Amino acid sequence: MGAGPGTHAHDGIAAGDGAVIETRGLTKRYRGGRPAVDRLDLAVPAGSVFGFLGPNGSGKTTTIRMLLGLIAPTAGSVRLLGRPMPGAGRAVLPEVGALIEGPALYGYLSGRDNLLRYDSADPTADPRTRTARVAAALDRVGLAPAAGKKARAYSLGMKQRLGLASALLRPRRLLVLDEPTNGLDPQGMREIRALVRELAAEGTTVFLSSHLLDEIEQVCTHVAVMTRGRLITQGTVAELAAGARGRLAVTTPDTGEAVRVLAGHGVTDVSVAGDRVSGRLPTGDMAATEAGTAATTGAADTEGTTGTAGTADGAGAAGGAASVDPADLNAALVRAGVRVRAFGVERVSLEDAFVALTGEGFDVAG
Ligand SMILES: Nc1ncnc2c1ncn2[C@@H]1O[C@H](COP(=O)(O)OP(=O)(O)OP(=O)(O)O)[C@@H](O)[C@H]1O
Repeated sequence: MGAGPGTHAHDGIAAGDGAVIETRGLTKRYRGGRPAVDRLDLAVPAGSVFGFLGPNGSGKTTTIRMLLGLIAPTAGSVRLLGRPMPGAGRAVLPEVGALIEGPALYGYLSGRDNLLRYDSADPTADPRTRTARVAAALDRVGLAPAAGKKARAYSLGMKQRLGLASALLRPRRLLVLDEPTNGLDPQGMREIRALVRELAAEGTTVFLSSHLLDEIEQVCTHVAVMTRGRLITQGTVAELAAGARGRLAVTTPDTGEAVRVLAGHGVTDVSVAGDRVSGRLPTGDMAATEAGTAATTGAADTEGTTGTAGTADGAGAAGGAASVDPADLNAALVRAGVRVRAFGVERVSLEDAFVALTGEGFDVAG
């Protein structure tokens, strides 16, 4: 969608089938309270840029800590790169780069020395290539010119990039990034997002948490949506948007008749502005209400304004209103003598999809 990486196959989420991260019934209950993470079934396909979306406090960080074996689940299981965690941590974690809750940095050391020190603490890292790998990682995140500066003089964005560099000291199969753009200015956000796209294009699976819908829309191929510890849905970004109702726009000199025909075919919220009639397409309810079933929808084209609406098979499986093929609406308009100058279905934003899914607003500005 939009600037999202379109080169990735829209592979659905088949649990266990090439999943780089897989959780079953993953639950964390801190002392006393309701579960911070509640029976989470997550399946992150290899090669995806997987957005883990949810408002603050929805359980994202807690989940990530369990994925990496940093805290023990109350119940359920985690497989990382196909191996059980935390048991296989020693074998698996060297292939996983992680950035959680801001990197731990030594302010009195330079950026370069921080990375040298970090790498030295890794018994599986090759000391002979250390200097070169550190230089490459600094270069990668654009910190080479500031490599000799003390870390305490770094801006927040530079610290964040240094943290990313530490995750990039060796090739990784998986990167786990907890709110990687949190606290950054727009330029810093753009840089991190560009880097994520670049890494993904090289074949690294990226799992990143965010409370920013537009961020997920810009960089992710897949998304899982969390609220209050529960997973609401997961699937490709396109599928999620396709499950929400699209808006239809018809340009015609015969607006009155067009309104009548469209309303008669189930289009709701019809409005007229000049020679443009728009309204909400009737589609099935959201594709999925339970984890994992979003992937049952077929490929859906929601790009641009002229594509057909995502009338994917199974989209109406959850019940609710029947979906309508926009082609039939166009035919009905023409049959009724409405002269159609332009006819299109606007793409649905992830925000629309989220609101449709949860019935809640979402603080897109963070
Ligand atoms: N160590 C802890 N002890 C007790 N409760 C905790 C602890 N860590 C998190 N929680 C609670 O668990 C819930 C989920 O928090 P978590 O940090 O996982 O959410 P999040 O989605 O990552 O949000 P944020 O972006 O604000 O970190 C919250 O209600 C939080 O208060």
